[in-house]
Amino acid sequence: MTSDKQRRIGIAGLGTIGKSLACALHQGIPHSVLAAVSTRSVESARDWLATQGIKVPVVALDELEKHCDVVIECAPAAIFEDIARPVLGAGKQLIVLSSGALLDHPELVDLAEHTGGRILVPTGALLGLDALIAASEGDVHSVTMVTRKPVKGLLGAPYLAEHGIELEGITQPVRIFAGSAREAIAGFPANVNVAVGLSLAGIGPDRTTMEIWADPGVTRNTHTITVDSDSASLSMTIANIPSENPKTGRITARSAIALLRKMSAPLAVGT
Ligand SMILES: NC(=O)C1=CN([C@@H]2O[C@H](COP(=O)(O)OP(=O)(O)OC[C@H]3O[C@@H](n4cnc5c(N)ncnc54)[C@H](O)[C@@H]3O)[C@@H](O)[C@H]2O)C=CC1
Ligand SMILES: O=C([O-])CC(=O)C(=O)O
Repeated sequence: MTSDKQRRIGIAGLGTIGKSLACALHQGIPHSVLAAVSTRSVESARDWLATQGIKVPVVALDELEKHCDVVIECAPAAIFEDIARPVLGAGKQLIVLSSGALLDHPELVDLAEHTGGRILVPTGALLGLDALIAASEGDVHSVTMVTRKPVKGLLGAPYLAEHGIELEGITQPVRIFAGSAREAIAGFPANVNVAVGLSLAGIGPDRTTMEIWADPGVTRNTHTITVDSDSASLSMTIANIPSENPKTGRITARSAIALLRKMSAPLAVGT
């Protein structure tokens, strides 16, 4: 952090989540200042920043860490490593939205351990991680999640093409996947990052199980989690209003904003 205790924040991926974060930082988050952004189209990023009156440099992904103390990753999972490695290699903090990509890169956790960097996974579009983390101090017997999304929140997932699943025109809910969280994120890398956050908070990606339903009867991205443990049982549902990106719940960016506030707050609530 700089001497006036301002954390310099970088945004990697100026899409639906990244723009919300940039606007929130521009409006003001205590002890946090937007320092740089990185995205695929430099020109359109500059244009958008200018329309918002935000004056920060647009830099290459691997240059973000030079400008920042904390980088928020909110880009496609495919470029996760390109974003994460320089930040963690420099011993800095990385807030991760493409949490599913962490399963493919366990070595980045080792890198953070080695350099003193940190990887922070906000609750994102889910709920209940606080209670599951607490329950995991004892024995957690089972964790399951059932996700229901409107068809447009699922289109483009590789699992659909691989299994020849056609969703357009369905009139009834269809269960399109049942399996572990690890299998789910492999097939739906832009749709169920929350399953990986859930598994990292609890019993891991192989024991955490889930179902994914394409449901023409819902307008919200809905996740129901059920946990059984030796301290509590949990059963909870979140119904997310989609953002401009139909795959992404509006609350996701707000979760990252809340985490930024918590990182500097004199009073921090929740596990
Ligand atoms: N953890 C959670 O609860 C949730 C996580 N997500 C994940 O968060 C991530 C971001 O989501 P959205 O903002 O909705 O996605 P988006 O598609 O709206 O934005 C992604 C941005 O990354 C940029 N980008 C693409 N390729 C790039 C490259 N090579 N270099 C730099 N930038 C590049 C795009 O131009 C775009 O601006 C996704 O991985 C999504 O799956 C989404 C919802 C919930
Ligand atoms: O926004 C949601 O409902 C969840 C989501 O896309 C994800 O976990 O990738």
